[in-house]
Amino acid sequence: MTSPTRKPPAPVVLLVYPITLLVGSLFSIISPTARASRASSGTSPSGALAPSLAADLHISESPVNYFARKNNIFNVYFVKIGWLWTTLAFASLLICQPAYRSSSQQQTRSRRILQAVLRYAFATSVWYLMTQWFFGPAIIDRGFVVTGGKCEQVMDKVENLGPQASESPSAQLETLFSAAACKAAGGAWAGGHDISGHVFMLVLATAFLSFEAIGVGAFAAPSTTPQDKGEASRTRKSSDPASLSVDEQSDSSDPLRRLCLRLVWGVVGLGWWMLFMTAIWFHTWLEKWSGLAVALGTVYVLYILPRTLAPWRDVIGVPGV
Ligand SMILES: CCCCCCCC/C=C\CCCCCCCC(=O)SCCNC(=O)CCNC(=O)[C@H](O)C(C)(C)COP(=O)(O)O
Ligand SMILES: Nc1ncnc2c1ncn2[C@@H]1O[C@H](COP(=O)(O)O)[C@@H](OP(=O)(O)O)[C@H]1O
Repeated sequence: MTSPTRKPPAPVVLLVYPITLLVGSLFSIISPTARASRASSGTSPSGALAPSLAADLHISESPVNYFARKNNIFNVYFVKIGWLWTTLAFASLLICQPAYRSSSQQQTRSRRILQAVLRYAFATSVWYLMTQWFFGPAIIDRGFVVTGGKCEQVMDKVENLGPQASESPSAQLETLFSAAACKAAGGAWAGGHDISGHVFMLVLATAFLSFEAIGVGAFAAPSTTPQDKGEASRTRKSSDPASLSVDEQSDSSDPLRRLCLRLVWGVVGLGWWMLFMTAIWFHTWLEKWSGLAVALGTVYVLYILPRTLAPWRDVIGVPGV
């Protein structure tokens, strides 16, 4: 098996996420604009430390800063369909990168592709269960209800309507237990711990794409040190004839490869920026940190744990190896 010429990223790179949240949250306290926004939305700075109505009340309609609006173009067309962008960027890696496209033996290539798809399926399943569906409302919504949250105005309505309500009981339950249905029914999703779906998804998506892109890039990178060059030429003389093509095919002048990498790093860059905006303009500290913790836990299982746990590594693989 051909091994990567560079090491995979050290876990310490993940510190970029808590640092982003910390800087964003501090900025939201220090900046006069952000403080004014909080004041006008009825949330005191101290409120930022405790579960509150923050996500619903925050400045969505008062455009103090463009990125503080929920309907800003990047939120609507990028974050709100963020997993679609993640899927496209990941697919482009599979299609364009030599590690998956043209290198090595057929068997090695098939294994790499299968394991990459498995990592994607794992990340997608966690995203899906956390934010979209968990045998009914998503885990984030269930967590919110369990911690005392409810759909406030709609609760009153349902209680008043009683048995003559036009909606089916299951539709009423959906309204009461899911954030999206609550907001669509004109209610306020308030009172519990509302893990930030934005923080969770943006951290998971950007870390997933970064580890995948750096992994396949490391595999394909031309050697730089004399020692590496010696290794590389030995590899070329090795018994794996197909590995000959790796460095040739990984030529950084390959326009398709560069285009795909630009898409991936574009999604990662914009994802990081939107994470920073969420850290400044939305949610309480605790809600941001819990979104971060769930995402980093998933990243740990996907990319850090396989480095020390061989049986798991055999199943899920390591990008580009
Ligand atoms: C033990 C049982 C296991 C069952 C496992 C089921 C797992 C199912 C796995 C996959 C399901 C198929 C999904 C495939 C998706 C592939 C293509 C796409 O990505 S289409 C999706 C496009 N939609 C999005 O990207 C939505 C992204 N947005 C969000 O998740 C949310 O808006 C938010 C979290 C960013 C914010 O939440 P909000 O409440 O503030 O809107
Ligand atoms: N960076 C960002 N830009 C715009 N809106 C954001 C945002 N981060 C969070 N929000 C909004 O804040 C609310 C809570 O987000 P979340 O729980 O996913 O972190 C959501 O409102 P809506 O649900 O009304 O769209 C979401 O759209």
